[in-house]
Amino acid sequence: MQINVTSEIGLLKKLLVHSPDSGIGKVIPSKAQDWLFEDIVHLNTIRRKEYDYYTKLLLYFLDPALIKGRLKAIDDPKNDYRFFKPGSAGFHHSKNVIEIEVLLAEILRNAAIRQKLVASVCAIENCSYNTQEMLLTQKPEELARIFISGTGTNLEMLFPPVPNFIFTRDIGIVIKDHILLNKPAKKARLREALLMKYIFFNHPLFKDYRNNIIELSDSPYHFLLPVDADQYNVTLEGGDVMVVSSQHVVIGISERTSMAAAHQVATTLFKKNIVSKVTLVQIPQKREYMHIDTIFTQVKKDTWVMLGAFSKKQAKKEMSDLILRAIEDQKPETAVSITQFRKDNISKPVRFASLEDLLVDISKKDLKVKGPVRIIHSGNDEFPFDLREQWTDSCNLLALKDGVVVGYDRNDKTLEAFRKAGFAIIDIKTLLPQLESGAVHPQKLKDTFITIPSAELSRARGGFHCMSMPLLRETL
Ligand SMILES: NC(=[NH2+])NCCC[C@H](N)C(=O)O
Repeated sequence: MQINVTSEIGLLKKLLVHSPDSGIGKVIPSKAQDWLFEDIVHLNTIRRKEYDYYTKLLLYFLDPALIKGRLKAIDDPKNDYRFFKPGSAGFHHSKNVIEIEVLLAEILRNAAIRQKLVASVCAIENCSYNTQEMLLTQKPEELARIFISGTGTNLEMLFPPVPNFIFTRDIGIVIKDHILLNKPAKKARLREALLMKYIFFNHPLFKDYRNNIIELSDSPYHFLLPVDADQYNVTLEGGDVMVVSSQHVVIGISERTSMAAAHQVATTLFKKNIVSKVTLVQIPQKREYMHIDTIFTQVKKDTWVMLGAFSKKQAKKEMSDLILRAIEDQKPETAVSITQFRKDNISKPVRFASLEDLLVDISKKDLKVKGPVRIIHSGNDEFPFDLREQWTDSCNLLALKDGVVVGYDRNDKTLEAFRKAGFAIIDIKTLLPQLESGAVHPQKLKDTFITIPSAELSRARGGFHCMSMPLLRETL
């Protein structure tokens, strides 16, 4: 299998996903925040009425042979939605829309890996010796299910679920033909990173890339640092890493990704000659902007979506008051600091005054866009819709190809802004029958925003950019 990602928007060919598992249905109110969910969600709705649409859309684009002509049977309740259930015989088993749970079960067939993983999971989850022994007797598929859902064979809760596993973006990231492993900042995501590490190092799919795995190390004497010494701790999550061109990686420094980690990644990327340009984007450490991909993503070579608060303040018409404008520019909640390094001239970094300047620069310099670069704003840049819609992931879009993105249906004003910018908005329920009948061909779609229902998904605080770990995109 080939892995290669050199842009955010090249035709998507392979990705890793994880569909909502039963663990999501076990989150209780008092734990929701610790487990990084904003609320408890209804499992059946998040699956059948939301996430399954995403799976179907991905398959029509990336693996049509598995779905085209079969939609009716797949959707027939008589078939118990087995097509979407990783452990079941009727599962789609796509080689392009790859389910992590399946890969996990596959590596667990090996006894040595099974032992190591059981011991490691039990260590981080504080399991009793008896539980550990019991886990060792489980079949690979069942063990994979238990590792992810936290629930044992008799429905007993053995350890917490990992409800954020659907956000595969954050647990590893492909940079060209390299894999960068993550070091989660939040305890709730530790098990995810552990499982992913074992998959990348052991699954035959990645065997040609074993020497291309980048693991971050803790800073020396990290164990002597006070627990809140954030800037020295090495933590990194994939939502903060964007491969914007074959030579340029953007790294966020955020609530989740530390300065020390960003520094380590930049150094490694230069040392291994992977890219020649790295930009560090430091954003405020706030829950609402946990990763940089919550405030901007790329839509097309010449089009981006972003939260207006991080945009060029000077351009805002309501800022004609000079004093107000100056104050606005200094606001700590939207202050960004952007530093760009070139491998051949590290001592002379370039600074950007605003995020918008950086995005325009990427489009023009890295992607050779000749005409104007369009920035579409969350909530059409109207207060308070800009903030409300950013919270529900208006800026977190996944590009299936240059100009065709998928996002939530609930961000009305953002959708209006896309419409004004010349994009067609089509909801998945309208699109699916057209894809099925052949009236619409995925490769022919242009400048389109595909919407998917999101009432439950958005409570988990991530969009489709977070719900994807691209492994292969066509080179632009
Ligand atoms: N790349 C992203 N923006 N991921 C969003 C992750 C959301 C998840 N609930 C968390 O807080 O970790």
